[in-house]
Amino acid sequence: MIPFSFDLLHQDTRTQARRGRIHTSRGKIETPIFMPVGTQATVKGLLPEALKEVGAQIILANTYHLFLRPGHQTVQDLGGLHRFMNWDRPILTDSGGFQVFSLGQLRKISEEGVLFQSHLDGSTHLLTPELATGVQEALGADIIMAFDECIAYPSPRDYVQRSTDLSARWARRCKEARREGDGSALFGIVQGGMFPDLRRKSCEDLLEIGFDGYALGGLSVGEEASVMYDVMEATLPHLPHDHPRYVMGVGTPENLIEGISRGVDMFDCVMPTRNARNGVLFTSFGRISIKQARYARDEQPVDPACGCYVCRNYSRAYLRHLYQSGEILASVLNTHHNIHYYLDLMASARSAIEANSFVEFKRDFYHQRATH
Ligand SMILES: Cc1cccc2c(=O)nc(N)[nH]c12
Ligand SMILES: [Zn+2]
Repeated sequence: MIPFSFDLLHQDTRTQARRGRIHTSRGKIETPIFMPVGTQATVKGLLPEALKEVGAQIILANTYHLFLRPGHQTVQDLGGLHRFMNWDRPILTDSGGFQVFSLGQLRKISEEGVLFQSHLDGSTHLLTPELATGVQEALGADIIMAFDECIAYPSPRDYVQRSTDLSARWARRCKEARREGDGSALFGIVQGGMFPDLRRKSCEDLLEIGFDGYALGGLSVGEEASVMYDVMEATLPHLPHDHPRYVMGVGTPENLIEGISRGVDMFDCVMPTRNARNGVLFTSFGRISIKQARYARDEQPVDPACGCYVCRNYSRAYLRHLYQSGEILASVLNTHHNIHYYLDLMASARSAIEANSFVEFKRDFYHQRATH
């Protein structure tokens, strides 16, 4: 069993961008990395083979959803999540807190945990740090997340302070609830809203407990991008350089480039998959909405600069036809291209950091968008 570890391979000399490598018992993860979201044990529309073809090194699954359906015990009894979904590379699971707030019928937050009603059948459940940890270990995830409250934005300072302190107590309970030697890693989640001093306090509290990696939570909750970047700048310097930094739920391609330049290693977001199903495709020159009439007879690929299977074999006209016709293949091909775009952007960023040319990479990234 290879224990979890992180190697900092190269620090850019002109920005905070860094090139790293995470070692897990199921394989290495080259950072900076984007993690496709596979909420219910599938990245919607993509076969595991397609995920590997586009370069996915790690995917996300979700405690809240899998706890409610099919149930973590069922998944464990069937050999765990990797066997269940035929994915033999690393999996990261979120702890469920965020999804209770965004999906479940929240009933009550207490020191003990969160009482909520299932969005599926209205059944009542109490999700605690201990249960959230146990569910993730039962699923067999390689990286598991502490149970936290993702604070809504905006929130009054005293609420942010009380909630952040509660999440720190919950984080300690998660670490204490850990099963010995199961080879997975536990990440703490920094809260603190948009208050730099509360963010710093949250970092200090989590560092005292000690985690394998540190996530920034409470972002991509409706704040302006400039506010998100300010919070990154106020928080990242207080996290150890020799541990991975993960910003949860972020973001657009621009957000990823800006996050990398501030020292972020890991990202996840439903943007490429959800937008694909709505016909919005990411390209090196910005986004295109494939349903627009202008593409009806356009025989070009989505992005002439993209080397993915979709761009090598299908025209915009065909993708527009599939979308307009409500065909299943529309979601499959659009998702394939969007995930390839995100992962290829990360691979290019990693190469630029290695070559100490991330500043030029970032400049070209924006230039391509401005001149199209
Ligand atoms: C998925 C996600 C997005 C955005 C924020 C958060 C957060 O604060 N905490 C958790 N556990 N997950 C989050
Ligand atoms: Zn493509």
